[in-house]
Amino acid sequence: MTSALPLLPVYTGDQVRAAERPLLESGQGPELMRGASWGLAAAVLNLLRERGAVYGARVAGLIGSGNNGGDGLWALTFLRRRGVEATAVLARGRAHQEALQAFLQAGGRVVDEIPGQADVVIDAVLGTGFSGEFGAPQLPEAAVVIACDLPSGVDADTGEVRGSAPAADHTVTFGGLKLGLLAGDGGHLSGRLHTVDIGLGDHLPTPRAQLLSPDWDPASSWRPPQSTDHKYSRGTVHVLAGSPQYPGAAQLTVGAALNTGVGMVTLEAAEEVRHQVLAASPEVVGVADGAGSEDRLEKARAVVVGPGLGDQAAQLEAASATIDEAVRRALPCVVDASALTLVPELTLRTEVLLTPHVGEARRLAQGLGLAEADELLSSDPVAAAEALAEGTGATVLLKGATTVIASPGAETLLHRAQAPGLATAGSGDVLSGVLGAVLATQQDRLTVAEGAVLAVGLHAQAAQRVDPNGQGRFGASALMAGLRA
Ligand SMILES: NC(=O)C1=CN([C@@H]2O[C@H](COP(=O)(O)OP(=O)(O)OC[C@H]3O[C@@H](n4cnc5c(N)ncnc54)[C@H](O)[C@@H]3O)[C@@H](O)[C@H]2O)[C@@H](O)CC1
Ligand SMILES: Nc1ncnc2c1ncn2[C@@H]1O[C@H](COP(=O)(O)OP(=O)(O)O)[C@@H](O)[C@H]1O
Repeated sequence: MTSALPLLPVYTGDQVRAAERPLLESGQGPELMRGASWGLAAAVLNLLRERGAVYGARVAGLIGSGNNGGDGLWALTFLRRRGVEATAVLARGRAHQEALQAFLQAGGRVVDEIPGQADVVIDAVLGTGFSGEFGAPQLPEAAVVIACDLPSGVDADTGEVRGSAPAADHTVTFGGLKLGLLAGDGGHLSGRLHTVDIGLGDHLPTPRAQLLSPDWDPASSWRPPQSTDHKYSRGTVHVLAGSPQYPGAAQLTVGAALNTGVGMVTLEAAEEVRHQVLAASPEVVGVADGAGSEDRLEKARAVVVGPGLGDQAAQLEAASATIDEAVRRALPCVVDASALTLVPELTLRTEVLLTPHVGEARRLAQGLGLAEADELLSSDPVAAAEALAEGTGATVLLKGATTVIASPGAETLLHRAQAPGLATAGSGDVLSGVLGAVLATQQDRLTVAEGAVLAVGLHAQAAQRVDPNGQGRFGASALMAGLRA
C-alpha cells in the first residue's frame, strides 16, 4: 500500500542480516564493510567539522571482536588518514584482523582505556551479532558518543537492553533503520539516527514496520479546508470527556481539536464541565451527558471518549454507550484514559483507536487475559501493541517517546518524538483532541492508523514550537496553543 505520508522502512536486525547473507556468500563482505565504515567515518568527519578542526581531533573506538568492531576500526583508519588522532580499545582483546592491520598501518594506536580527553567515542563493540548480556563501560562525559550500527547491548530486533548499553548521541546504522533503534530502551539510547545505504537494495524484505519520517513537516500533510466546505463537510468531532473531578481534561481535548482545525466540536459532559469549557471556548456545542439519544453522533465524523472521565459508573456507562454507537456507525473513535477499562466488555473494530500509555496497556492486557502481551510490554513494545490490536480487533496507539500504532492485518507505524517535555500531565488529553480532529477531517485520504501517526506528529511538532530548545518548560495548555501554526 502506498501512503499519503512519508514513511521510512524499519527492519529487524535479523532481516538486515538475512539481506546481507547472499552478498557475503558471493564474496562481497569487504565491500559491505567498506561502505558501512566509510559512512561511519563520514558522519564523524561532519561532526568534527561542526565542532572545529578535523586535524588533531581525538577519536577513540571501543572495538569488539566481530564485524561491528571491524567497521569501527576501518572508520578509525579513514579518520586517521585525515589527520585524526585515533585510538582503539580492543574490548575482547582481539579484533577483525584485516581492519586492525590497516588501523595500525595508518598510525592508529591500541590503548588499554578510552582516553579521558577523547572528543568523540565510537561504540563498536556489538552490533546485530549481540547475544547474551553486555556490561557497558563508563565513557568520558564530555565526549560525543557515536554508535556503530546500534548501541552495544541493545537487541536490534526489539530495542531491549540486556545488561547495560552506552547512550549514544548519534547512531550510524547500516543497510536500513533497525527497530531496536526506535523501540523500547534502544529508542532512548540511540540518539540521532543516520542510515548508510550499503547496497542491500532488493535483498531487503517487507519491512517490519514504518516510521514517519523525522525530516518531514507534519503540518504539510494536513489537508486544509476547501472553499466548497461547510462546517459539517469539514468534519465534526464529538467529545465525551471531563468530569467534576477532572474538568480540565475536557478543556484540553476540546481546545486541541479546535486548534488542530475542525468544522465543529460537540462536548458531552456534566453541566459544570460544559459550563467551564464553554466559558473558554464558546464555539463548542454542549450535549448533556448520559443523554443516551442515538442521534448525538449523527453529525459526527469522529468521536473521542475518555479523557478525564474518572471512574464514576454513570460516566463510564455513557462512555460505553457512545463507543458502541460509534462502532455501529463505523466512525473513527478514540478511546483514552479510564474509558480503556471498558474495552474487555466491548466489541470493537479497526476504526476504534485505543490510546494507552504503558501502564494502561498493561492493565488492558491483564483485563483481556493477554498474558503474552503483558510480558512483551517490557521486552518488545511493538509486538505488545500488535498483540493488543489482534486481541481487541481495534487499532492500538501505544504512547511513549516512540509511539507505536498497530492495526490488525496492517503495517505497524511508528513515530519517534524528540520532545521529552511531552511527558507532562494533560499532554495525552491534548493528543486525544488532535486525534479527533485529524480523524474527522482527513479520513477521506488517510486510514485510521495513518491519521493517528499524523496526529502524533502534529502533537510533537506543537511541543517543538513552544519549546524549541527542549527545556521542558511548558504545560499542556501551552501545548494546546502550540498546535496553531
Ligand atoms: N559482514 C559484513 O561484512 C558486514 C557487517 N556489518 C557489521 O557487522 C555487525 C554484525 O557483525 P557480527 O555478525 O560479526 O556481529 P557483532 O560484531 O555484532 O558481534 C559478534 C561478536 O561479538 C561476540 N559477542 C556476541 N555477544 C556478545 C556478548 N554479549 N558479550 C561479548 N561478546 C559477544 C560474538 O562472539 C562475536 O565475536 C553489524 O552490526 C554491522 O556493524 C555491516 O558492516 C554490514 C556488512
Ligand atoms: N519521554 C517522552 N518523549 C516524548 N514523548 C513522550 C514522552 N513521554 C510521554 N510522551 C508523550 O506524551 C503524551 C503523554 O500522554 P499521557 O501519558 O496519556 O498523559 P496524560 O494522561 O497526563 O495526559 C503521549 O503522547 C506520549 O507519547
